[in-house]
Amino acid sequence: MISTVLRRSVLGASRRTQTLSASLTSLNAALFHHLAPSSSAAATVSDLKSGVALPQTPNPYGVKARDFHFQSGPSEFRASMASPAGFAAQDYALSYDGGDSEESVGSSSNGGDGLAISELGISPEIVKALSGRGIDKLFPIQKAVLEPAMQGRDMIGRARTGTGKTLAFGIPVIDKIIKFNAKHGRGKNPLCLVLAPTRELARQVEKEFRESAPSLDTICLYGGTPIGQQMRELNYGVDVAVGTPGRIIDLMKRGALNLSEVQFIVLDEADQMLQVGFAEDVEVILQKLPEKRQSMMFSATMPSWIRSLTKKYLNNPLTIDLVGDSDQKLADGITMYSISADSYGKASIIGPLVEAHGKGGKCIVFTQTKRDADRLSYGLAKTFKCEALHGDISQSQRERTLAGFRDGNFNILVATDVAARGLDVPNVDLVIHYELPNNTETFVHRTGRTGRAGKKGNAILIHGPEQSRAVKMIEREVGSKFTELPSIPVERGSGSMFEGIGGRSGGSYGGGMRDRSSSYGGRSGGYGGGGGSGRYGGDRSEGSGSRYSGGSDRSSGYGGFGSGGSNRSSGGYGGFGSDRSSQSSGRSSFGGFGLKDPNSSY
Ligand SMILES: Nc1ncnc2c1ncn2[C@@H]1O[C@H](COP(=O)(O)OP(=O)(O)OP(=O)(O)O)[C@@H](O)[C@H]1O
Repeated sequence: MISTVLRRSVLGASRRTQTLSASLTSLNAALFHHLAPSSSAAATVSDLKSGVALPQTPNPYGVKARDFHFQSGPSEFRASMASPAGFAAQDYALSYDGGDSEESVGSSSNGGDGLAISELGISPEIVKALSGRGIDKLFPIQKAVLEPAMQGRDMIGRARTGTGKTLAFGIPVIDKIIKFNAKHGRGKNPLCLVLAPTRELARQVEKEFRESAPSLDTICLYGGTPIGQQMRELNYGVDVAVGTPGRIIDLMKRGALNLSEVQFIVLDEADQMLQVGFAEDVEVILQKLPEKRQSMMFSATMPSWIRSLTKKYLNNPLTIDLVGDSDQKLADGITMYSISADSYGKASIIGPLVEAHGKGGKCIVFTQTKRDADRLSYGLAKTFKCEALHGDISQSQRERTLAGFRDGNFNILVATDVAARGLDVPNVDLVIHYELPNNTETFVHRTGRTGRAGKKGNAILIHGPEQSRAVKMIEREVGSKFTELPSIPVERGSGSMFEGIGGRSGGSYGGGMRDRSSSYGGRSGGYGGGGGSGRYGGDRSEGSGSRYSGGSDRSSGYGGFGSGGSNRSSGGYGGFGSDRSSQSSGRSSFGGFGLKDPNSSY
């Protein structure tokens, strides 16, 4: 066994040297040719930090696909320990000259047309799979990440919503794994681990990997589903594991998930990990990984936890920030509207807004609480095809709901912030913020469910008549202006589509839609659901820092996500996707701006 590994290592090392040279030549010729069309490919190659002039070769990837495993099976495992020489993360590694950690790639890289993926020298399998999905050119973040990722650099990436961050890390990782497997055979333990803060995001990332590299075995590990099946699948062997930290730790504890061969770790939406209470779990997992690995982290913000994580677990990371100091935080193509409505009337204006601005396409309405999501969707369902999505809905139903929304079986999704981050549903034309979100980050992520992959979209923010200061603050912080829509008259005292939905009487819009915190005053417990036990004001410096003042925030700066302490079971993030197996502390709480019911936020 040892001699096999050694033999493979020696052979692999010499073959790798040839392939490495050729691969880099091709990749960099393509990249540099694109970035600096006037310079010759030979000159650009010698510009590389390696200082090594590499020979020019046409597409070097005559990788033989016959060794790939299409069917999992224990008998075909590669040696259980990847030998040091067989390290996929290094297959392309130039001897980088050790640029300091301040090194960064900024928004200047964010221009121009995409690179043709077929010219990059990546595995034909990936080119074909992507092309089948209409993906033929790299988006800017993908272009910026590709070369350093191929070189094995650790990195921190940031780009606007819907701009293709998943494939930015996905393409280099799967390309390296395909080539590694071609040389070393298939293995049982995952070579790549991707951590995501919610189940839905984990599923989406796993799907993106699967669809981009059909020959790889991928698995999605998350709670709310039977663990036995995941254990069996792991036992067959996987190349890429994507999951939420809680379930991953659970599987590690049961001895079903072995991370000793992980060569690539990716933290997607890293800052949200902190917000949903995964900070400790993430660190536990990072500590279990082999030291020799490539780590990539994508994070919209850099709270101090992320900075310390970076210091502790990333090696000389390159920062690729395509947002930077740019004022404009939303993707191009998103038009923002605002509309004033009082708390009695706002439920009734959703229908007219959808009809006027939804273009008959898909629409997501974001509410702060699960209760509001239920009530609003119940009311809207009388007129529209509509469903709710939040953390109190069973995992299987959530999956059916999302699939139905994707497939167009219904076109209005009423969701809590669980759908705010990362979810990629094509052709969402309209996002409606049923009330002001907790902070600007959340506004940006919610809004970013539309206008994805270069498409156009509309976002409408419903605000109270007294919230104009908060609206201005959002404008300032996202760098775009709202166009104020004329208010839609709502007849008080008449019956409405929400009548009878809610438990509270009074108010012409059905009691249930009444919003006692009409000045977003953050009176917790307003909608029941176990409110009031959240941790208020904890560690506010960790949050996005943005909080809209004004209004009557009676909850004294409480953390919008603050379902801290021991009451997580009553709501908060607990339900949706945050299948934590252990309690964690140090969670961020956004200050601010009044959730009515902190324990119902997801
Ligand atoms: N190069 C490309 N060409 C065309 N479409 C692409 C390309 N890259 C990604 N996409 C598509 O763009 C959409 C958005 O990508 P993705 O979900 O990775 O964005 P994101 O930056 O992670 O967004 P968010 O910040 O909201 O999580 C997806 O549907 C994806 O398939």
